[in-house]
Amino acid sequence: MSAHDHIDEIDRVLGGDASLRDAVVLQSWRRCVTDHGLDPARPNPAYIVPDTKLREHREQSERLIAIARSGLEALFRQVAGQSYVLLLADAQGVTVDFFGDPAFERDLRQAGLYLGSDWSENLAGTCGVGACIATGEAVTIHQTDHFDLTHTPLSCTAAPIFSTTGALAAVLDISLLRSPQPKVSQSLALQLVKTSARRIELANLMAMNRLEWVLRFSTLPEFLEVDPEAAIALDSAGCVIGMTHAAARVLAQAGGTMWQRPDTLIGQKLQRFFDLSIDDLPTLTRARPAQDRVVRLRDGRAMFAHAIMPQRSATALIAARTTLPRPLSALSGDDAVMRAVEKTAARLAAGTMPVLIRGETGAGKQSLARAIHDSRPGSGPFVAVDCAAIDEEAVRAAQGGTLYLDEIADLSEAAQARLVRMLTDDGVAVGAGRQPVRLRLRIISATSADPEAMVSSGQFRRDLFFRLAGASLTLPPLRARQDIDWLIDRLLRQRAITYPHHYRLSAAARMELKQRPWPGNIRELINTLNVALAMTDGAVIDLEDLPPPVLPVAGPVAADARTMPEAADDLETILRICGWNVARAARRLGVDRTTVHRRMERLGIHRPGTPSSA
Ligand SMILES: Nc1ncnc2c1ncn2[C@@H]1O[C@H](COP(=O)(O)OP(=O)(O)OP(=O)(O)O)[C@@H](O)[C@H]1O
Repeated sequence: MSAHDHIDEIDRVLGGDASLRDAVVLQSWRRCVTDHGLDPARPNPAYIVPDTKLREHREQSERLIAIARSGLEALFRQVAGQSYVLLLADAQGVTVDFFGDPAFERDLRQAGLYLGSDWSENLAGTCGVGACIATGEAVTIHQTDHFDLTHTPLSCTAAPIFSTTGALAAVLDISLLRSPQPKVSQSLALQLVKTSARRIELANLMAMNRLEWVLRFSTLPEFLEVDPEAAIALDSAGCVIGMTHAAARVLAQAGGTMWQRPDTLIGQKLQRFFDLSIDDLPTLTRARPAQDRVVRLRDGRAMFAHAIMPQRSATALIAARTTLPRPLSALSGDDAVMRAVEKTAARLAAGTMPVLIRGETGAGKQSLARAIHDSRPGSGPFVAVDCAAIDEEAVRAAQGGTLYLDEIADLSEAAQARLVRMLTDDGVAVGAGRQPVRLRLRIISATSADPEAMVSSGQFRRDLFFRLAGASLTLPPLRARQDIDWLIDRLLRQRAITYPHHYRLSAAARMELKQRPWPGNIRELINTLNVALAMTDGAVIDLEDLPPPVLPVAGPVAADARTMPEAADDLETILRICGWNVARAARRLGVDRTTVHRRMERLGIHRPGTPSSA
């Protein structure tokens, strides 16, 4: 269709001629002329908002972007290789998230299929996003359905995403730069985009109501658990506190005409819509087969239901932990292994028995030692010594308190002998001619090595080992912890003090972090978050802000100097993971400490904060 024909058609239709186009298109054309004062003869190029404005829009939608991300990624995978572009626009029509083939970036930007493009109807004319915002319905605006000639090559299919209280929150759009002529070619795209929007709403409802009852529905029992059609959240009194858009429709229909506006559904009792009360929900959990969980709506229809219990509430979690001293209970979120470690540690904290803490590098051994020490009021000094450089002065400083021996596998033969002497009869003497002082202190030692094997091979003194390992605690590696979400959020909260925002992770970034092997454990997680905070533009840390994982999980590699990293970056990374502790890095690499020192010198690597000798 030529430009002239397009303008002519709009004029004729607005003049009252009949048209085969969808009613939604004709209504939008009318709004473009009468409400927005647009002229089809004057095309406008796609408008991309300035970066500062885009940042504002993204910040306002950050929670939704984070939740929508995984839905968008799944949808993008479904349409991979078919030249579709995905846009997430906010309720004002500004594109706040975008998935497209970078190979066509210039074309996409020019067409407005890009981050920051403004698709509000008053600017862009009839378009997928604009018509979806105006009607609250899913639409396809195909080729010459577009009002503005700039956009007539495009085919755009959009579906609305509603907040849990029924307000339009965003629009999910799937577009093509070039498409087959028949509009029906986009029916599958319309189904896909509606399904994705429904799933994003569901994910949002679930994320916002972890501590509440959620009731999910489906007309087919087979899909109830895997892909429910609708869901509502209920407070403990059985009142509706949130819903997906499909659920708003179900409730409105069940309750009759008086509930047509979704926001009026909020606060209503479950019984108004169902032959059901909050007390019946425990009978609708997974404990019974889906086909037996039939619920009846007030309008006579029946659906299958799945009730999800409130996750253990924060108060219940706190109550379960009040028996633990605060320094210990603060070490973990909801992880059963950590809880067991904390419980044993709490019992040990009261006495003075030596404790050996085992765990991978960065797993929190020193933090646990400190928490044991702090759990005993008036417990004197806490002195941490690096076993690679232990001296009498440090040991003496711990008198009356706790001596923390960091990495006992690093104790030289001479240091092991000295330590045995100190811990048996003589005590410790500092300075020539001084009388030895008998030690009154508690020893907590730590190792990431296998001390029993070192004892067997004669590298570690048996008598010393048994003096240090009175009791033993083993910390799980980060990759095995169930509370990594809690830990990430805690670390981000701690960083909110020094950074301008309260940072959040996008769903994709969080998923990525949860899948990493974390050979450097919590220390590596902290480093990763610090880099991500430095990289991110807004308050949401996204996948691309994360530095790549540093190393695969591995124990100490073969004692072969050829495994030493030859690149400065690699060695520096290992040193960073090991907290710039050369002995630890050497052990990780299976080489001698002097080899690491030599290689650092050759590659010009210096611990941050130490002056370079150059
Ligand atoms: N529960 C926790 N919450 C937040 N940060 C933690 C926690 N446990 C440890 N950390 C932090 O993780 C980092 C590593 O912890 P820590 O030094 O205790 O590990 P480690 O096992 O002693 O390490 P290494 O074996 O390398 O000496 C530190 O910055 C510490 O503050």
